[in-house]
Amino acid sequence: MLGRLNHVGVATPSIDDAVARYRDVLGATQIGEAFDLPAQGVRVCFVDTPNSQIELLEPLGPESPIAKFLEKNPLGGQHHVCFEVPDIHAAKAELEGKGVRILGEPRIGAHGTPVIFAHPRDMGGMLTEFMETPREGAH
Ligand SMILES: CC[C@@H](C(=O)O)C(=O)SCCNC(=O)CCNC(=O)[C@H](O)C(C)(C)COP(=O)(O)OP(=O)(O)OC[C@H]1O[C@@H](n2cnc3c(N)ncnc32)[C@H](O)[C@@H]1OP(=O)(O)O
Ligand SMILES: [Co+2]
Repeated sequence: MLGRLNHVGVATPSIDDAVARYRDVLGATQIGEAFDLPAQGVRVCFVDTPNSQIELLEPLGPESPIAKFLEKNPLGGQHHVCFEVPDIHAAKAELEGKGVRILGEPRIGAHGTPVIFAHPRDMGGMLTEFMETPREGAH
């Protein structure tokens, strides 16, 4: 089931400040445009690294999962990891069959393919996202 690490989600109170840090401190050169994903309650910006991506996440409102995370971690920080899977429904069924709680139904994520989240309590304390691998040429 486990595919490549697609991204590490990083919560931040300010995408603008976080982008400046990745660009000016770490020398990132491949930084996408920030965009809103209201269905997930987040504003998103991807920073490319040589082998993966950092997904910067800012809350769109007080109901956002990122807002609650920032209440506990005001500076922000690592929020989740995301692994690719070939088939999201098969991955959900397999995980649930192994006793892992999946948070809701598959939803379209930032790469335009369906994503699910596994509860951190069932994943050794790490919120874990699974996304269906984008088809060749898409995103
Ligand atoms: C951009 C779109 C998409 C993509 O395509 O990539 C995204 O990545 S969207 C990212 C934001 N969306 C989500 O996180 C959706 C899934 N998250 C949730 O359903 C909830 O945030 C949560 C994980 C169930 C937590 O719910 P919450 O209401 O905040 O409950 P608690 O604060 O009570 O937490 C319960 C329990 O879980 C621990 N926790 C919470 N967040 C994390 C985290 N990011 N990493 C690790 N652990 C986390 C929290 O500490 C509690 O633990 P206990 O104290 O042991 O009960
Ligand atoms: Co993500």
